Amino acid sequence: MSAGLTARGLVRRFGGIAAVDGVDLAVPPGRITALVGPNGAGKSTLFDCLSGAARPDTGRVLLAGRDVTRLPDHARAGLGLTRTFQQIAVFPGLTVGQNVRIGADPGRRGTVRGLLGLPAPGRAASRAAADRALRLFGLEAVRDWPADRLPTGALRMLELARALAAAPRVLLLDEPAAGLDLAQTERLAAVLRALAADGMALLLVEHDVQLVGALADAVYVMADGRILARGPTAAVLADRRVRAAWGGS
Ligand SMILES: Nc1ncnc2c1ncn2[C@@H]1O[C@H](COP(=O)(O)OP(=O)(O)OP(=O)(O)O)[C@@H](O)[C@H]1O
Repeated sequence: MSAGLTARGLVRRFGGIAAVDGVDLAVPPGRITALVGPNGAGKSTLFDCLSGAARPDTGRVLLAGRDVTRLPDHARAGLGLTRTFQQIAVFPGLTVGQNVRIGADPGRRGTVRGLLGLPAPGRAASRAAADRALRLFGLEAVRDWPADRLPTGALRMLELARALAAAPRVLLLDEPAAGLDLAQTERLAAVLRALAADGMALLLVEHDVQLVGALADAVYVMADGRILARGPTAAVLADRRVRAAWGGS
């Protein structure tokens, strides 16, 4: 049984277009894996298939060796899979702290655990997870602010903190550095490295080639729905063909 997240032969079509066209991918624990490629390559659609927001037409998604292909996103979340989105969405009437607590809320995560007979994490554990996430992303000073008053970079940090508060085993990050300044990007990189060192499986879609080079252990390059290249980061990024297809900044 393989830990982390695995995709086998995923296909997702929109009309005549195969946005994801036979993708095999492994997101192992303790590693940072990057998914790169030009606009329209199919990265977000692949993320949707992995997270459960979309069903693949064919292929399978395995979470810690278990077939979750037919489980919806909230059920996969209950099994330890969390994702963030390119478009940041916060609950506007709530504070920063309340938004992060929602990520840690056992009520939102308990359903599948309950079905499987696993104990739901207690409120105290959830609060501790939320506090830790706020601290990691430097949001303690603004925890009582209305979330919708945060500037873009801090909003992105909030979304990451909320994802982390769910204590996922697998974390999918869709352009996590978009809108971050240099200091925030460095903070993000340090947190992601620490999470991987702690055993989490991380997959990120990222356009910033320098960040991918500094952060990722392995890279998948996607174009026209297919995986064009894969392998250790240095080898993949050194491939001129890859850089040309990627168009990364
Ligand atoms: N809901 C949809 N209906 C029809 N076509 C779609 C839909 N979602 C995506 N597509 C098409 O699928 C292809 C892949 O899109 P996708 O958004 O997954 O790419 P991407 O690599 O994430 O791009 P970007 O980097 O711009 O976010 C594109 O041709 C897109 O137009």
